[in-house]
Amino acid sequence: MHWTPEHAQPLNQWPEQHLDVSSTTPSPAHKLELPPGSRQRCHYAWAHDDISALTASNLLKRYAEKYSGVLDSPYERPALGGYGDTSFFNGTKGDTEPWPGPEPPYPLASLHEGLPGTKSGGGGGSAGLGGSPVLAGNLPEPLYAGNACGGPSAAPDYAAGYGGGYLAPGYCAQTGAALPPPPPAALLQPAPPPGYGPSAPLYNYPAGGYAAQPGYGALPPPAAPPAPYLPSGLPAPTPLPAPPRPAPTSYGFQAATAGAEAGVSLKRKAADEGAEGRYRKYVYEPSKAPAADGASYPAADNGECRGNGFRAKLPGAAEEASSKYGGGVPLKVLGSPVYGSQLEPFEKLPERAPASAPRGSFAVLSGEPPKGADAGALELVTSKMVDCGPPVQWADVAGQGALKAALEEELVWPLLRPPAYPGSPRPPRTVLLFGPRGAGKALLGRCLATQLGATLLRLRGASLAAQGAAEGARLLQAAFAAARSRPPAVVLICELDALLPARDDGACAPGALQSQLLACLDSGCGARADGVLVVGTTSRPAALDEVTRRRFALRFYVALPDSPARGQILQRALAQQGCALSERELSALVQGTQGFSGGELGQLCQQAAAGAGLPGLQRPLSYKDLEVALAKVGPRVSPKELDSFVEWDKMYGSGH
Ligand SMILES: Nc1ncnc2c1ncn2[C@@H]1O[C@H](COP(=O)(O)OP(=O)(O)OP(=O)(O)O)[C@@H](O)[C@H]1O
Ligand SMILES: [Mg+2]
Repeated sequence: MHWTPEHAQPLNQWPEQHLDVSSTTPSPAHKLELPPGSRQRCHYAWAHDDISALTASNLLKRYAEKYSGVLDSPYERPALGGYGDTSFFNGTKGDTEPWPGPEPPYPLASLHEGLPGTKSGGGGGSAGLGGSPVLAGNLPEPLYAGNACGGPSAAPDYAAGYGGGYLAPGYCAQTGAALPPPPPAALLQPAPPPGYGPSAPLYNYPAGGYAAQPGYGALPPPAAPPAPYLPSGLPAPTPLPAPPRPAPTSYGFQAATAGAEAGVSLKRKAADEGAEGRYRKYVYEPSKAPAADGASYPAADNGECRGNGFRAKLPGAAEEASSKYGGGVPLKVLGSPVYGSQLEPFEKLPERAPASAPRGSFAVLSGEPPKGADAGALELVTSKMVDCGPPVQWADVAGQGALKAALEEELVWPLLRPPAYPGSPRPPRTVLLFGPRGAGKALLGRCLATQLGATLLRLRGASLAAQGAAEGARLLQAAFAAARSRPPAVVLICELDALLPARDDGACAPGALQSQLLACLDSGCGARADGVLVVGTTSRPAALDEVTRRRFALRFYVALPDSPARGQILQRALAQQGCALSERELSALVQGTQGFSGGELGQLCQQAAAGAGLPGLQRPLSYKDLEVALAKVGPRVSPKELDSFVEWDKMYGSGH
């Protein structure tokens, strides 16, 4: 087969055709092609599309070099196992096991070797910038004059507009006979605009430079074209007017594409939460007051953009809370309600305020009486299971920075944000938090409810199991029915493993409770139940069978608090007791409580107070009291168990 320019052109232009480096906003199609490892982050391509001019030029250079190298070097196929988890579009995530089978590298020889007349050796091929069809056009002519062929290549025969840069030097070994005669230059190069000389290139720059592109505001305008580009004696073309910048209207996808700059600033605003910076909110802070409406927590941000059935905070709720419980109020120990019905501040499910903004599918479901649920069980659920505890902000959870960021990015944002385009993947609606007892799993579940502005229904696996399978299943069903009828709602199921039949008994068939749980997960988080998020927690993840495990689209490890987090938890708990340790004492205590969970740290402080006879004794707790308590309260989880959590996380966790 003889080589013709028709063959060469597609090969050489391939990078240009397949790598649109001029656009930094991926199309929906591109988003879907992202490797599954990027998971839900593919929803946020818009949040990363603002790149600086330097980054853009570096990218351009990098890809130009990379794709020009494709022509010379054998293609190394990325290992499939290199990709992360399988996708969990539509709310279900596959297993994380790597794909079986070896990965034979593709033994592709250099493309040049397969072409007749290929010249091997130094200077041949398209390696380096000279071979890059993207950059070649920017290189000075002399670079091409003496190429590997040692003589004038075919390129100079073609018009400058056809571009020697599009022909790799390796191809010029074709004999003249094999090549068709080059088309006349007039056909390849469009006629220059009137008044422009024959030496003018294809691209003419406006005298004033291009108007600043939206999204690249910091870039200086391109330098005025050099003299040869403008024929002397001609008036310079009128500079292009700057495109109108749309006023910021929403955080929507459209804003990001239509007016990049407006979109970018809004995106930043959404991510940074004003001037404080995005991660400011993860700093441990005093707990806040309950929301005005009791059952539903105020959402964490002011965004009005709500989709997927979750809503913004009620107007004024946060303001009221912060003004009422501002700086002067003493710190209060934030804790999950103690398990046991007698201590939990249960209240009847209050009437929810009507949604001020349209909520998509929520609007249809909201207020509908639950169907198919037992009236008595519903009464029980609404009176016993609705958690009316104080709202929990990200800052109320000490440490766990990476986990909090992952929860926010992969769960909260997708749920709050309307779908980017019709047919967008559904955000996950099930998350499993696993880790040692007292590590803060339930606390994080409550925090999620706060962030989503959702009603929190809190169930405890062990309590349901204690009611008997039939009664437990009835309650479970009623809880999900209540959640569906009062969206947005978070169903927090603690001690999830208690709902499953004990594996030690050799049971492999799901019990009545587990069957009900699976059915509820399917109906409660299915395609028609948009406003319900299920948070399962367990300290025995290995007890979950595969069927149950797979129902949870996200699985996050909640580790024990590290030293700084322990210090924060201790400080807050001790402040509640009126105890202020010196820095040295606190750091000694932090060292002495290695392996303690947040719950155990709370117990330690309570034990110290009890040992000192407080609160009857009117003196603050001292370091000595804490030392005495340390002899009685210790970490319950063993290093071996911690290892098993890490192992399980590696196998089935979503990572963060
Ligand atoms: N990171 C943390 N920051 C602040 N408080 C914490 C943290 N972790 C745990 N706590 C406190 O420890 C106590 C126990 O937390 P929580 O009930 O969330 O633990 P858990 O992981 O759900 O435990 P279990 O497995 O026993 O259900 C709560 O009072 C909680 O506020
Ligand atoms: Mg818990």
